Amino acid sequence: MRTETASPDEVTAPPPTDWSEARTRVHAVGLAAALPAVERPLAEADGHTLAEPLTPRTDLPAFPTSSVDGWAVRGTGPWRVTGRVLAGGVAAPLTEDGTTVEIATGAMVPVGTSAVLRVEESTRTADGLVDGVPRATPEWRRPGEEATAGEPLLPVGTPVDPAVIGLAASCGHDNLRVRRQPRAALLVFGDELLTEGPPGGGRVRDALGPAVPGWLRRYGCQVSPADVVGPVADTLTAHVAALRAALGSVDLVCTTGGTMHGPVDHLHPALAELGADYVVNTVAVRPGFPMLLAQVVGADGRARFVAGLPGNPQSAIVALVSLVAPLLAGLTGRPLPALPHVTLAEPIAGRGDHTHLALVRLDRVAGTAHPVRHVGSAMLRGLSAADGFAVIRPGSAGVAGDRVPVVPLPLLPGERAW
Ligand SMILES: Nc1nc2c(c(=O)[nH]1)N[C@H]1C(S)=C(S)[C@@H](COP(=O)(O)OP(=O)(O)OC[C@H]3O[C@@H](n4cnc5c(N)ncnc54)[C@H](O)[C@@H]3O)O[C@H]1N2
Ligand code: MOO
Repeated sequence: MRTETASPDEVTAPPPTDWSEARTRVHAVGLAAALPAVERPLAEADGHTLAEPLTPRTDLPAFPTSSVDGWAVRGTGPWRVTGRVLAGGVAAPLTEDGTTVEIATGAMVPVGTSAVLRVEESTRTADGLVDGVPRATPEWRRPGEEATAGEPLLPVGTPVDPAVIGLAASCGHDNLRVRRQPRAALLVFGDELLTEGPPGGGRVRDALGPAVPGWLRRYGCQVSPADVVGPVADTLTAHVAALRAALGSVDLVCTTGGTMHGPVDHLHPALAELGADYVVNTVAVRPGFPMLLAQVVGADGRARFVAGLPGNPQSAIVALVSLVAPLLAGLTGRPLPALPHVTLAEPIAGRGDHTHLALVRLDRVAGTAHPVRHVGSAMLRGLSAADGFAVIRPGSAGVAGDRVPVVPLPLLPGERAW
């Protein structure tokens, strides 16, 4: 891994990192700093990541289980009824041929059962015996049919979703060992930013303070309202103080603006003052080029991260999907997200030796990507109509019909469903 210490005059900057390499490097650095494993009750485990493989505590099912309502019979019929077993009960063995117990779906099949006869396929003789022909295929689930005790079912790094939680419960777990969820703060830089009312008179609305926490939460981060701070005054002292305070309580501090070297761009000098090391300092991608990721090792020896998102609002989101998403995957012990591929419906220009991340709308039925309009780096209109960014590799242009990777926005089901 290449790291350099921030220097106050970074105007002669190092060469930008290739976009794909930046993703891979940031993910690897995140994995190396993976958050500690903690126990969470199942009811609180949604959205976490497994820190140990999921294994059943018993065979699944744990006992032979009837899959129908009917009769557990022994030997050939007709059968004399000796009792009944319901789901949740412990069945007494069937010890004599020609006997049966009434059995409910989900009930334990008694030892000695030779077949289970469905109730609707059974008849009663005049003297009260049960008669019928059991199906040839077993009507009960064998122990271990789904899984055997201790069998690894899901690996470390699996995101915990309701399906995983349900499986864990059926495996007999009360708690799951998961990675602690990352905590993030957001510092908004820029004296020109208004936090209410219409823009004008040289000032624009802060569009990132209200939006970035929602994106971070969709990536599985915890962001408390108190950790969204800004606009932070455009002085080096205020930047250093804000960064220091935030780094004291979270794993990742995202900043917006001030990544360049303008008269009031203080991020690089502030990182130098904090003794931060760059993981990535500028990326060969358009838009979003001045994005950065730096790490600061705390007194406890644990790395905390600063993601510098450029001030241009769309560029800030490019930095989120390019650097912050892989970092968070690493910190939670998840693999680097694989990029799905789609077919371009229309041409998309290349950006020379930079990767071009171009906002696209996906047609999920056709599997095609359509460029959206209003995609200037200072604009957010295109983003609000897009599903993600098509990746146009350096030195290439997108031609209609090309298969290209897409970096999805972390949208929830139902969003963009119009
Ligand atoms: N001499 C050069 N100047 C710039 C270059 C360059 O290569 N050479 N690159 C441009 C690119 S690309 C970007 S991206 C921006 C990044 O600049 P900063 O990260 O330092 O951001 P600022 O200067 O603070 O702001 C840029 C722009 O974005 C607006 N902004 C900032 N924060 C917000 C916010 N929270 N909500 C809405 N809009 C925001 C700000 O008002 C500026 O218009 O640098 C270029 N310059
Ligand atoms: O990289 Mo800037 O982000 O092109 O606007």
